[in-house]
Amino acid sequence: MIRRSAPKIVKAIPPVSSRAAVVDIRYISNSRRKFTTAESGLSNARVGRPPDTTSRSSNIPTVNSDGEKTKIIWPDGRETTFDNYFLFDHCRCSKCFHEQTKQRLKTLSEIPSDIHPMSVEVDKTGVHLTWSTSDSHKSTFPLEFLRRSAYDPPLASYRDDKESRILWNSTIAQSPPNVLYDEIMSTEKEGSTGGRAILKLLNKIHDFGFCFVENVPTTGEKTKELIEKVAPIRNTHYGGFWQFTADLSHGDLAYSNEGLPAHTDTTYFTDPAGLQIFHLLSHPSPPGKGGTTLLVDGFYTASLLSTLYPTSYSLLSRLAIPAHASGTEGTMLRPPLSQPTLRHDEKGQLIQIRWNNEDRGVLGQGWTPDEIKGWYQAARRYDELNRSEDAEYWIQLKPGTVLFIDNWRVMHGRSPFTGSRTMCGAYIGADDWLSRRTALTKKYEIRKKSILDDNWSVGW
Ligand SMILES: C[N+](C)(C)CCCC[C@H](N)C(=O)O
Ligand SMILES: O=C(O)CCC(=O)C(=O)O
Repeated sequence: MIRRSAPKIVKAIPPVSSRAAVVDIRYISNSRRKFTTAESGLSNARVGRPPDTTSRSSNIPTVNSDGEKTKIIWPDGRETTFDNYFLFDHCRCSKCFHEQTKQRLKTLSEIPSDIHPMSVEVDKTGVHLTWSTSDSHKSTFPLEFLRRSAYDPPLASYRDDKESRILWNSTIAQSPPNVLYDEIMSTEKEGSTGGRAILKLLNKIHDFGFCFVENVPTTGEKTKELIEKVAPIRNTHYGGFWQFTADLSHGDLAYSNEGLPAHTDTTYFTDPAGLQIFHLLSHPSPPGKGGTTLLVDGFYTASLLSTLYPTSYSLLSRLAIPAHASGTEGTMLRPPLSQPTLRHDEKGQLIQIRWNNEDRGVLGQGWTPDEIKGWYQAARRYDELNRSEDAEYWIQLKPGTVLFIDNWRVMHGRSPFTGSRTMCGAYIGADDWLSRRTALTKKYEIRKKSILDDNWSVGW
């Protein structure tokens, strides 16, 4: 059943842990200020420009180093401190960092435990340190790197475009994200924008959690070609590119004509598939009926859960759920480490949901009786939100429209069906599509001019 209501896209929610705004440091002076530590080196020598009002207006920070730490006093008055060991370990000079492979060349054992700067210079290009090593090793750290990597305290949550998502509910039906097949398949050599179109697709998938590709030739071969243009197909026990129908050729309900509630796939993998791609090749109806596709934005419903039932949100974020795939001869998938339904990154931002009731294993190993009760209450609440008219987006797929889904965020399902129905598609690994998106962004669209050059923009 397709439901329509007034167009309303829920605004992106800020990350769970919102942090200070980015420090905006403008440079007006070309002078390089030279500071030296006291001769003794290890004394608590204070190094740096004496604090004065004129220096503040120069927009170049003051730097003080001692035997263990280097403190930066930013023009806006905020202070961040780095362990000298951290700075030396992150040197990106040609002796410490391979220019082409972007890999670290120095081992930890090669860093003296009492490493500290013998002299410090600061200018608009960064902080220049001469170290206490026998070869007076020199390092330069762009100010942007120091602002972004600051940890004591952190200066900014680099919430750039890639972290702002657009949460949606059933009203997305009014304007679902889509791109055109021909745009994507046009090749670079014709000077066309194939790469840009792939980036547009990946940006839409990132922002919305799914995207349609329209006007795709209705064959498995052309569908596979499209998918491989975007990123490598991930091989699993279902194969690489798959075509399936209700023949139970695999011991899974997807290979039946049963309805499937909103779920994410491969929760039984340590690393669940990143993208799931579907292309309905055929389902003659009449006589066939049903087989309508359901999409639910799991991040949207998680944001509702967090607001309405914070205790339930934290239980689903903490209690690990076993999952398994045991229905096919010779396949007994059960990851060694179970994971919770809601997973967050180091900044506390929700980055993955794992929600699959059919594949859920035996709960409670190591849980308390209260946690068992609490988890069921939390799961029922989340389930209710996912099954709400507000959250469910039903769409009748048709041959020619390919659906790309971020399987770490958006759940999919289907209504039961009759008749002969053939669906094809594939999985793409999470790291693979995110890498592709980052590389294409770098190539086509520095979303905001960063002063970090190649060596400093990798490894975050
Ligand atoms: C997509 N394809 C039909 C190949 C497999 C479907 C697997 C469904 C499984 N219950 C899961 O959630 O991973
Ligand atoms: O057949 C469909 O429309 C979806 C099947 C499904 O949910 C899956 O393959 O995970």
